[in-house]
Amino acid sequence: MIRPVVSPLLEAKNRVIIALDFPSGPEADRFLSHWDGRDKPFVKVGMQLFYAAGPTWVAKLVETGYKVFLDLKLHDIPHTVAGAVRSVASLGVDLLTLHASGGRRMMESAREGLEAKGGANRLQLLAVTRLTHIDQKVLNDELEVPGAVRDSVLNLAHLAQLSGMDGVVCSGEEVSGIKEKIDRQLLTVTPGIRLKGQDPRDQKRVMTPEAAIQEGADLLVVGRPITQAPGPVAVWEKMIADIQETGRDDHERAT
Ligand SMILES: O=c1ccn([C@@H]2O[C@H](COP(=O)(O)O)[C@@H](O)[C@H]2O)c(=O)[nH]1
Repeated sequence: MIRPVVSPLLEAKNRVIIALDFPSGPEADRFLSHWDGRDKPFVKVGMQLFYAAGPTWVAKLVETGYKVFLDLKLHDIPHTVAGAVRSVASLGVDLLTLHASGGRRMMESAREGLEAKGGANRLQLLAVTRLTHIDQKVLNDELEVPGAVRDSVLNLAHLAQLSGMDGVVCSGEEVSGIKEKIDRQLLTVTPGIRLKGQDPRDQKRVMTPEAAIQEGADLLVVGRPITQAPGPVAVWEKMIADIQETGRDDHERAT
């Protein structure tokens, strides 16, 4: 059966999440002022900005109407992660990451921590599978994990699904496998996005926005291709227009 999923997160304008990798709150504010008078973009606050600007700055971003993905990549013992999730839930953000490699009990504790805050909380939990700078050689030779990157990502995504996560972070290369083999309803959030011909820099598993959407990615995370562009709003608008053109904006998923 094909069931349309109606979620504000999956409207075209929310499917490009801008990674605000800036060293301070004022620098992030200055960047966001490019959007004055326009729809607010969905933004991601990672470790660099969170450690510099703090939870109060993040809560202010939420209060002023931004959708916020807090990318803290939690990875600790279950009790500590559950406590961290409870603290984050108070900020009103939309998405939070933790590492799937923390294991099933850690992810289940995160879910329990969130439920202890009450069902009305809109926070969705995402498990990071294999970071997008990890390639085949690093996985096998440095991390000493045997097998293909894709299989490792699929295994971690399956563990995340069994542990009650709302979605996973993976590269565009693994999205279709996750949708086909694990669960179409699992939200796939995809960094490692580069425009055609752009230098991937430290990223290894990269894809263009169009290709990632065609693979079935729900949300794209884009940092430097937007934040370091001379005209960031124009790049963001073009990505959204391209997503609308693919015709997947209303996001029908087979169940
Ligand atoms: O596997 C992952 C998980 C998270 N990220 C984050 O996404 C952005 C990507 O930034 P770019 O400048 O577009 O490379 C960044 O904040 C990462 O921390 C990721 O890249 N890969």
